[in-house]
Amino acid sequence: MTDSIAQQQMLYVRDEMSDAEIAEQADLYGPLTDSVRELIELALLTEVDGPEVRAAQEHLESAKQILRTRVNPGPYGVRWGASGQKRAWGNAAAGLRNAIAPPLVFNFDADGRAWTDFHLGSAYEGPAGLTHGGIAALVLDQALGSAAEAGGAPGMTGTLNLRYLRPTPLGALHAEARIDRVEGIKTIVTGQLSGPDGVCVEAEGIFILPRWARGGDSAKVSDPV
Ligand SMILES: CCCCCCCCCCCCCC(=O)SCCNC(=O)CCNC(=O)[C@H](O)C(C)(C)COP(=O)(O)OP(=O)(O)OC[C@H]1O[C@@H](n2cnc3c(N)ncnc32)[C@H](O)[C@@H]1OP(=O)(O)O
Repeated sequence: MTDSIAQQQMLYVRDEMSDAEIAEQADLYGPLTDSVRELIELALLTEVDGPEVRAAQEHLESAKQILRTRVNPGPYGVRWGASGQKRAWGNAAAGLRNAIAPPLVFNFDADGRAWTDFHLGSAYEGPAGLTHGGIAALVLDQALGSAAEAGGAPGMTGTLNLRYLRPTPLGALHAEARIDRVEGIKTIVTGQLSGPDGVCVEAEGIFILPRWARGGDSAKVSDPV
């Protein structure tokens, strides 16, 4: 096993936090993430003048000073509480504590389906007024990976094929994914990203349980390490 894989595995942690403690943390840090996300959009779109920009920036410096008094060296990793509740709060596509993540809240079912209704603002723009293609890929990668995990056949993205059928607007969007089939350690998942006028991007992915996570009969592994 290489050092980098060993280090990666150490970021999968069972920390025995109770569900109540997890809810308390979500209530504390979730709104902070939402504020920072809103700040990103405001920094992009504000048209106030120089003195106001400088005053706002000074406030931000004070906020950063408070937050930096105690900091996890990072990355956040993936953590499980005492009841098995998972927190991938650093995830760049859907982490509750990651303000660069689009505001995605997934629904799952155990048949291997994941779906989310969400809103993308101006911070996710690619072509003028449209969603960036890389953001569409990010959302679909997460949706497909989450469906594989929900169906008890998790894996790392091995291959992700995308077909951009029509431009994806900003605003109200829907992403969904479902397991098509499981072939041993490989889970084949399909999905779509849709806007008000229909499907914008279709995806098919192969998710592979990595070598380091395989036990005896890896096809039966239902939980990431
Ligand atoms: C528990 C794991 C994590 C769970 C995370 C849940 C998160 C939820 C949501 C997260 C969502 C976001 C998720 C993310 O962002 S995941 C981040 C993005 N993905 C990566 O970084 C993956 C990097 N690659 C690897 O780690 C390895 O190459 C993998 C794990 C993919 C395979 O390396 P491994 O050493 O294990 O493979 P093997 O050589 O024993 O081959 C085994 C079989 O697989 C076939 N094959 C190999 N490579 C590919 C390929 N690229 N496409 C298609 N097929 C491939 C191969 O032919 C063979 O098939 P067969 O000959 O037996 O038929």
